[in-house]
Amino acid sequence: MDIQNLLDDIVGSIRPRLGQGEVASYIPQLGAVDAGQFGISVATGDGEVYAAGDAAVPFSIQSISKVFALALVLAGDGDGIWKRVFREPSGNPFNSLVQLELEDGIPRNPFINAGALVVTDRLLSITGDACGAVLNLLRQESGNSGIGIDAVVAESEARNSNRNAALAHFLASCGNLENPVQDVLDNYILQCSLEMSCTDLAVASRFLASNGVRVDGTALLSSPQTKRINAVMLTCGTYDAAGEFAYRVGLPGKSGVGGGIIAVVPNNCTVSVWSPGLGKSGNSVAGVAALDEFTTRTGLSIF
Ligand SMILES: NC(=O)CC[C@H](N)C(=O)O
Repeated sequence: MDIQNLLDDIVGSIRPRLGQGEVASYIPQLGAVDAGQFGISVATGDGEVYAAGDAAVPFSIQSISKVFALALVLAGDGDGIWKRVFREPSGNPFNSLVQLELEDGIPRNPFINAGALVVTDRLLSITGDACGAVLNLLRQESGNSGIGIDAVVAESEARNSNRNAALAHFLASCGNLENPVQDVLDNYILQCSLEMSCTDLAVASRFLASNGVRVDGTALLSSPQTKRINAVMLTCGTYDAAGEFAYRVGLPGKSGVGGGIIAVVPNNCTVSVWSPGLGKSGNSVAGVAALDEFTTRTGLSIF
């Protein structure tokens, strides 16, 4: 099947869904994004890139950054992080507080906010600049040195961070942070505020479809580590809708409240979609539908 024709087709068939769902509105900058936008990009392991719709428009990657932070922590010090974070689906919203207390300050997985705060804390200990490390990885892997932080989003996130601050303080009270709460929060907020396009994201994620091998041919992750990140993306990457995502798309995926999703076809390609309208679990409605159509029509799923 011709991938470019397929992506152009998906842009057409997804049109009636644009505007469905709710654009994230916990900060005004996300709430103001035009809900009628949709982009899709595919980056293959052998270096081809296909794009359609608004694939070149930069957007706030939000929780998609959690995948790259985890990759860097696994690359930096192996399996130690799993003593501090579980790897089970939470079945709860991404910013839930209740489970964390019931489970003594060990977050359910690295892709809900509590778990991501622990991962960012570890990355801060390893690198001294967690957000900078994520940014460097994204720039190097995408080849786009223009990727950066949306300062207005970051400032607004910081002013509306009471819930994440509560999670971080609770983690600290359980002895599950190594750095001061404010330093961890600052880095977490900055990594959520990174801005890039579908095409940049698909290309930057390619190591997840290439057994951990980076664009320069060196290994960021071993093949088993890459398998494990993809497995956790499948079971936890779309929060309390991970079962529905697996059912419809059949691929490891990670979403963000900016409306982006990355999905991985192991040993083949990455697919990145973006459309700002979110379903109730915080995943892009049109994005999930587009990935469903992509895997259903190509047969490119892990099942
Ligand atoms: N799911 C998300 O994308 C959440 C990211 C958001 N900045 C938060 O921390 O609440």
